[in-house]
Amino acid sequence: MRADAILSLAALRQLEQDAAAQGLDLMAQAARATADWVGGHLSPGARVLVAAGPGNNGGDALQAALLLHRRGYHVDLLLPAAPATPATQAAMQTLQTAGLQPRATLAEDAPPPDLIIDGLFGIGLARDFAAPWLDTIHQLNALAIPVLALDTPSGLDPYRGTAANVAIRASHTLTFLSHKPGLYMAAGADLAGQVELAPLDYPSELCPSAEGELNRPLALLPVRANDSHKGRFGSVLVIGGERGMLGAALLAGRAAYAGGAGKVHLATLDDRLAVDPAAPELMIQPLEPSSTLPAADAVAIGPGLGQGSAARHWLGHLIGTAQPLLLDADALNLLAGNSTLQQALGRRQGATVLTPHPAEAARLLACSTADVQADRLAAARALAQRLDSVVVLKGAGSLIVRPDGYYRLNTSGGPALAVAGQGDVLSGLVAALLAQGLPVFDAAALGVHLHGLAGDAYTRAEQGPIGLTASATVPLLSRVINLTHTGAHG
Ligand SMILES: NC(=O)C1=CN([C@@H]2O[C@H](COP(=O)(O)OP(=O)(O)OC[C@H]3O[C@@H](n4cnc5c(N)ncnc54)[C@H](OP(=O)(O)O)[C@@H]3O)[C@@H](O)[C@H]2O)[C@@H](O)CC1
Ligand SMILES: Nc1ncnc2c1ncn2[C@@H]1O[C@H](COP(=O)(O)OP(=O)(O)O)[C@@H](O)[C@H]1O
Ligand SMILES: [K+]
Repeated sequence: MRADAILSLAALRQLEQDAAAQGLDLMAQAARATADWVGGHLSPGARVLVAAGPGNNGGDALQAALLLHRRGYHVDLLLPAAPATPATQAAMQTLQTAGLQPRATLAEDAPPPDLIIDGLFGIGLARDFAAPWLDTIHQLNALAIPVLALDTPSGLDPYRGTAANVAIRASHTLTFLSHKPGLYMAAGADLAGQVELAPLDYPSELCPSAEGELNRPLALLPVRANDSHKGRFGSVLVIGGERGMLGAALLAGRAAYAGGAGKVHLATLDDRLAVDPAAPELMIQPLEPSSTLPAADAVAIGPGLGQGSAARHWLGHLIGTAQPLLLDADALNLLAGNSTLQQALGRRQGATVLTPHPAEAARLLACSTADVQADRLAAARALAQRLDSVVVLKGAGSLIVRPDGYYRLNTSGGPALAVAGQGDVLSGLVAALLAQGLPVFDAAALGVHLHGLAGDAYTRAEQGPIGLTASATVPLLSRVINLTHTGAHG
């Protein structure tokens, strides 16, 4: 299996069963990986508090506790409830034989540990917490000590990224067998800390097919020949820029140049700007009912578009063409209220990518933003299938989803990007990659990845995420593209 693959929960459960049927002890492997992780971070003699739950997540933790005890760590055991699975019960008996006695509650006078291992609950979490778990998790979080969560922070749904009524806040998560999307998105982006995968060993014929993968695209743009000219790199047309929202179209246009497009045209509903003084290479024309649109290899419609009748007209027109097309912002809002446009989009021949943020996705799905965030993958898949388009559901842990449901989960970027205009920048960048001939899923995935890298570059350079503007992101895009742009000669 590819290292970045994501197995569905059902596939993971099946793999667990098939491995058990072959006599493989995956729990012992998970425990060894845990003890090895601790060995890589703390020396023997360090104090480790191992918190174990009633199920197999607790089993992982208890077996790891035994290994750590044998390797010379000072292990304290917290076991708020009796072990419920045979593996967990067996592990507890062995620990007691080795002289380790568990406590049901945290001792107030206990010396503070160097590390907490959270083996309370994993993929079997089934409901909100009541006593004693509620208090235990609050108390563990209050210790403010580094936490290694096993498989997932207890209380976090590792597939949806939603938290129960309380959840462990981990500094690190060691997840088993396969990556899990909820560790990177929604609440998971803050609860899981640094995530590492322990893939564990099992025969390759047991490996189920992946439902998606982490979005870590290799360089996909060809290296540019010395004998290049602008016609090789495609032209982008951005449509938007209603009165008061011209900036959105300008940002998309500038980002399209930063993304490597050879030529960028803007057709704007506000006719008052003939030139962008900060980017005079943008070719700007007003959009009138009789306008002939400039030829383009990819079109982005939506940034600052508004929802008037002219906007609706041009959206309908473009959906009827076969050009690679990106719909963002008000193009998505217009689509949400218009089933004729939606049906036309479903029948479209050309490549289409939609880039909704959660509120725009909610309008398209006629549900609430909270509903979208409660199951981001299901929402993005429903849209991609219904509208036969690649969908980028933006926000922490952006999802790039194909109509058949396969997805990439983005892990770059962060709160530096949570500022007005970043969606416009992303639109222009993805349009530039489409115009350079990348297939639509690759263009969307690479654009999201690079946009995130630009945010990360800012956060590193400024030692924090505050203050990045959308326009200041544009030059960072060129830098990260040139850094990753090492593909074959084209
Ligand atoms: N997949 C694999 O191949 C591998 C899996 N491995 C490990 O196993 C983990 C999955 O183990 P698991 O299935 O036993 O589930 P787990 O997360 O321990 O919880 C279930 C227990 O919790 C209980 N319970 C649930 N919610 C509750 C609540 N709110 N409040 C209170 N109780 C609650 C539930 O009881 P019930 O709902 O029946 O009352 C049950 O007793 C997985 O994350 C990984 O760490 C590894 O060994 C490597 C191989
Ligand atoms: N916390 C975050 N982590 C990662 N990416 C983020 C975060 N917040 C915002 N972004 C990214 O920034 C962009 C914001 O887009 P959008 O909400 O459409 O902004 P606007 O409408 O102001 O242009 C998206 O690409 C989104 O994924
Ligand atoms: K856990």
